Amino acid sequence: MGIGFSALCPYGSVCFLRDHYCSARVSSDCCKERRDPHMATRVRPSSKRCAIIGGSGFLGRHLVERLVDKGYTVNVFDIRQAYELPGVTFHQGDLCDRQALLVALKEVSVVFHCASPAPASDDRALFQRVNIDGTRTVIQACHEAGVQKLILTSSASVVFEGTDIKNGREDLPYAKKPIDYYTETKIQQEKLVLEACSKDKGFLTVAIRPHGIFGPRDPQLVPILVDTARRGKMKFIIGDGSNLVDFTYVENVVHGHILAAEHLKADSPLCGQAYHITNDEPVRFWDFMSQILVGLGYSAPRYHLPYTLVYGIALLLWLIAVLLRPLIRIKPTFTPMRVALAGTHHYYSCARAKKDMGYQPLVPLREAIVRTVESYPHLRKGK
Ligand SMILES: NC(=O)C1=CN([C@@H]2O[C@H](COP(=O)(O)OP(=O)(O)OC[C@H]3O[C@@H](n4cnc5c(N)ncnc54)[C@H](OP(=O)(O)O)[C@@H]3O)[C@@H](O)[C@H]2O)C=CC1
Ligand SMILES: CC(C)=CCC[C@@H](C)[C@H]1CC[C@H]2C3=C(CC[C@]12C)[C@@]1(C)CCC(=O)C[C@@H]1CC3
Repeated sequence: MGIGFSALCPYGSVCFLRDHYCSARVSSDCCKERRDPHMATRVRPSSKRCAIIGGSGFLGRHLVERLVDKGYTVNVFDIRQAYELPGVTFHQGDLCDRQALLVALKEVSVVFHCASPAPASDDRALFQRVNIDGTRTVIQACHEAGVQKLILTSSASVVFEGTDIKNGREDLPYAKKPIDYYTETKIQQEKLVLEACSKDKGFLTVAIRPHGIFGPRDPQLVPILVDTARRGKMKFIIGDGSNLVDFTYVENVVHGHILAAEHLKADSPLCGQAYHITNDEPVRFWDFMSQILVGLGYSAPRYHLPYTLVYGIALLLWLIAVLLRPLIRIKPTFTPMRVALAGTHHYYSCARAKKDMGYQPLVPLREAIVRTVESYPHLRKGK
């Protein structure tokens, strides 16, 4: 077996021959022979060398910061470099470029893949190229670089078709009619990663399915909400306002990813599986939106509109936008997808993550909302 290749330890842990370190039982015979006792104390174990693809993004950056705190050596691979952090090496490039990826994956044993084009984009070719073809390239580069674990950020929406999901488990079938093209490619991406899991090849994979990530520096949820409020369009509640949804604080999502990486072993149930990671506190969609709005000094929506009416109007506006596209580009606020997200139940059980990796959310929803509101002083009313 060559240098840089992993072997499965008979105790079920993964041995990293590259620097003679056993991630779990350092006393096992198989590891003892290969381990240099001096190196083990001086050199950071290879299981703590990771790369975050998409590490400049919202979730990716929070993940990077936590991994650095935990003593990991971190390489970031992203199409842009958004910040600098001591202990982090940045590699700028497109994940569809295998050669560029290989440089960032050198000597790395764990890869987190949390890059994607923004869901709001309507560029289908880009989703296909990055989320599907690019993920194939990521898997191939992991094989070539001798990476042992790949943790994908998928999405709970891979099972959502725009109708109610209550306490949905991971064994729900993938959506036959996903809510948008972004989600369609997230389904393909998740399948590719989970199918690539191979104990024989020493390449283990797992998918994390978060839902409604929010927190400091999120470029989507709070900014879209405030923008809608500032344009006077946040007066209405779609439906009776009782629909429950999961919103997940970014630090809890990060915690789920790291637990997954640390529990992913050849003899663990995580191999090739998907896991919901939520705050485990489903909340009324409109209560959550109202708490953020009121926290930032805006009024909460008050007037109710029937769900089917709003959905119908959104569908009509979307059709008009599609028909007019050759002449003019219109981006309606109320897309059918947004109306479905705002007007239906969609919350998920994270019992599987609790059982298999001991997951518990670290930050409760109330505290998460306070921290989030405080982190956007520039979006307060009047600023
Ligand atoms: N935010 C949410 O509520 C949820 C997110 N997810 C998933 O979590 C992951 C992270 O999401 P989030 O942090 O919100 O997204 P962000 O857009 O903030 O982060 C994604 C990062 O990936 C980069 N990127 C895009 N294309 C490429 C490429 N071809 N090569 C290298 N880097 C690229 C982006 O750069 P650039 O910005 O320049 O495009 C960005 O820095 C995604 O996979 C998303 O699907 C799942 C469920 C919910
Ligand atoms: C739970 C989940 C998957 C959240 C993802 C975030 C976004 C899809 C939401 C962030 C702000 C939301 C929002 C609306 C829809 C869903 C969001 C875009 C509305 C457009 C719904 C209709 C309205 O009345 C206005 C809302 C503004 C905020």
